[in-house]
Amino acid sequence: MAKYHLRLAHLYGNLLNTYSDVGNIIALRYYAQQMDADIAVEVISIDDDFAPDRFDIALFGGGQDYEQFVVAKDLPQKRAAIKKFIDDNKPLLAICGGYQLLGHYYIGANGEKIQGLGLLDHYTLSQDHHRFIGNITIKNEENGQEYHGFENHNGRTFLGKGERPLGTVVSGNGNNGEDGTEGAIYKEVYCSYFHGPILTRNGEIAKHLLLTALHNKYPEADLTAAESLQIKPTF
Ligand SMILES: NC(=O)CC[C@H](N)C(=O)O
Repeated sequence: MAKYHLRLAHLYGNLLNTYSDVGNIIALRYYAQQMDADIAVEVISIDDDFAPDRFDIALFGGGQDYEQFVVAKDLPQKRAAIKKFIDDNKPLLAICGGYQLLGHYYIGANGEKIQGLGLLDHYTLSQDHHRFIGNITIKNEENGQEYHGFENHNGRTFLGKGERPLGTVVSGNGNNGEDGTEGAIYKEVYCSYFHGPILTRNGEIAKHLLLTALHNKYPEADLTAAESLQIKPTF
């Protein structure tokens, strides 16, 4: 029986689940077990209530333009709850399509504007008959860590106020193929275009998300052991 218990909200997990992003939950559970923690998962989807105080961590995965269009129609009713979750500094991992929908809008491949939550200040434009597809490596300038992944997106994302990149592109395209940035960090929201899924290849990010959730939920706990967990390179 684990000592710590975390609850994860898988936002639109039945719709935004392309390219094995659900594998991020497998990775989180793998590292959580080494921190004497377990994770209960609930899919929060169309017309479901999202109670932000009920959850310790959230995943907002990637998807095709069509599914993003469907999800976008449901987002307004969840905006206040997702905003509270973010304002409470709870860890949220947003991948590709989910990343795009946290921003102001995403112009889809067909030129249609898909409204986002506007909770992060980025916006996403499309490419004309082109996608960024391939392996990608970035370097986080704050901790010096390198992250490895696979990108597959039409969108070109441009960061805004209060956002800093997850990393600078070493190889690959990143947010937009122009400014050398990839992903975004805002409070404890970690966004990336990395599929793969990101956390199986970049355990340090999983460790950070889990430690943030554990410190939030168990502020008095001695988490020294969890903080000293050594992450083996897995790429
Ligand atoms: N992999 C994804 O989630 C893709 C997001 C979006 N449909 C795009 O093409 O940019």
